[in-house]
Amino acid sequence: MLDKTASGLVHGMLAASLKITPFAIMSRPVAGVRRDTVIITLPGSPKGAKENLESIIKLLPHACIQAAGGDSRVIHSGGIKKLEKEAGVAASSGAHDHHSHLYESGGLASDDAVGMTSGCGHHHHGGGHHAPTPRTQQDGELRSNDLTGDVTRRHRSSPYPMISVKEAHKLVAEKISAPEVVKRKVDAGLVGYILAEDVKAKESVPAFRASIVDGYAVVHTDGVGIYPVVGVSHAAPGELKPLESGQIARITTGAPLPPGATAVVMVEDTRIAKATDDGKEELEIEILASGLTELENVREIGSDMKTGDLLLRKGAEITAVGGEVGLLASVGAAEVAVYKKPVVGVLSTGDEIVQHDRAESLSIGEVRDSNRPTLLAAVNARGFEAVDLGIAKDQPGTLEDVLKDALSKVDVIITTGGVSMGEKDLLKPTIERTFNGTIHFGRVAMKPGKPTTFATIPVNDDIPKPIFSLPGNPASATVTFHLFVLPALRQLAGFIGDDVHLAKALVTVEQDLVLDPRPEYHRAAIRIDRSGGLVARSTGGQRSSRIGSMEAANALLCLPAISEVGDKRTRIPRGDKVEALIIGELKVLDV
Ligand SMILES: Nc1ncnc2c1ncn2[C@@H]1O[C@H](COP(=O)(O)OP(=O)(O)O)[C@@H](O)[C@H]1O
Ligand SMILES: [Mg+2]
Repeated sequence: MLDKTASGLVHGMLAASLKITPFAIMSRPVAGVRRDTVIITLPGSPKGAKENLESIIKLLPHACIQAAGGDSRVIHSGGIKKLEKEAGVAASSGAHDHHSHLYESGGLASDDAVGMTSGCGHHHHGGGHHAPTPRTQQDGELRSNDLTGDVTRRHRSSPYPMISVKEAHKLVAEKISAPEVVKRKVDAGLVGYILAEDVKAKESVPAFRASIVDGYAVVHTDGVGIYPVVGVSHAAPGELKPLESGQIARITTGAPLPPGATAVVMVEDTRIAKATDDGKEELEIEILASGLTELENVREIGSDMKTGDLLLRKGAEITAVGGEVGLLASVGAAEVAVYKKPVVGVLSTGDEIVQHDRAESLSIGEVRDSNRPTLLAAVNARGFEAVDLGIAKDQPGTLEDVLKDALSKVDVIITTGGVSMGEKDLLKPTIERTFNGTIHFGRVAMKPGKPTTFATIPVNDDIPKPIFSLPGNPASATVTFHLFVLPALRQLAGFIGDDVHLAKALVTVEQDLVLDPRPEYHRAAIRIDRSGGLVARSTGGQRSSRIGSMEAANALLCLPAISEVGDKRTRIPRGDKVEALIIGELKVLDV
């Protein structure tokens, strides 16, 4: 388009950007003149656009004057205003980089980090198409810092696109592999599994005609009158003498009816007519109940469950309530096919982190490991096997050894710490560069938990293993575990649809809650009030370092970002309702 290029302006912008990041070298700004208009392209990210424009803005009047055919010497003699007006300045922003919208504050640096790593300018996009979902690393780009390089050469802003919680959930759901099927014994250990097969009844329940009450087995057509007691049937296995019309047999609840009996009369509807001389045994009983129907007070064979009936469907959850275990047990199911539950490794990282129960007091800089006990507890309590992977120092070699070992032992790895922008934040580079893993996301627009990272690491011929690298701050680690890791574990365990995610409810907030620029997961204790509604009380200070904000928390209140609410509202007033994700048991409000 340009009649003349203005390479000097390009050099100016590049030089300024290079002071901020070495990746500026990959940038492709364009500047020049068409007719009498100066045209300059700026990166799409606000930060990058500002930095670029600042580097040349002082010279723009000069450029405009020249473009308009003026003499640059006029600048110094006061004619500039008039010429500026005549010249007109056009600056376009973002048109040369389709990724720019993905980078919140990355500026030129992060835009072009993508350009470089995706193959040095080979990336070609048609017609300004803006991809709605963030790019993942499928095209082999490495975004993480090269650990062999100097600290000064590292990213100064995260090269990972900031994505929404929803997008993050979608990526996790996509990248988690299909659940594996295993056989498990039907016993207490079956709780929490999802059935991988339809289970049919192999037997009928009850397997014999059984009495529902204590009383007398009769032939229902016999009617009222006095009858001889010819036998007794207890709830015990054994042969029974057949009953004929005109006879009755004493029977207890759950006991089999003698052959020939067609109903049972409750003991309350009878009277002793004749006993033995010693008074110990009944000889004759008067039946007072009239109009008996066939099978009255009798559970017919298969009336609860018939052989071949569908007992439980594939996909059914074996709950902690026990009903499903009971159902399987009732028809003699000894083993069922279920989806394997993932084994989860939990690793803390950080040179400063020490064993939580170490007796000596802390020296300066040391921090007790609260994340690992927290996450091991949460993983276990949700019914998954947890493997303690200990604490890894912030050294690439150490992290590599620990992760290598973990990959051979567990199905899912959870790490905490080392995912932000610090020079000791080694997780992302180690995952990408040492393990050839794919980082599906490295930043999520949420509070707490912004640096939450999800990746998969290839393992030999096996399916890639998921690794969740959660932020180090204790509240962030715990919130992001519930929000992202738990659904992933459930998906691996065969849960489907909405069952994968935390349950949601509308709750009334008890106090004003101040909104943040990011969507916030505010920790709260929710209770069932007298009218059956749910009320939420904040757990107090929500700083991400404060694990106390999780104490007694059973819900995460989903507070919208300020920008998401209308009317410039900055808080949710007390009494309003918000959505809450349930992470613990509901309690009744004691008032
Ligand atoms: N296991 C842990 N237990 C308690 N605090 C931790 C733990 N790991 C990290 N922290 C603290 O969390 C903060 C952030 O740690 P950092 O390693 O920078 O995490 P990230 O980069 O993932 O946000 C630091 O104050 C750190 O000491
Ligand atoms: Mg750390």
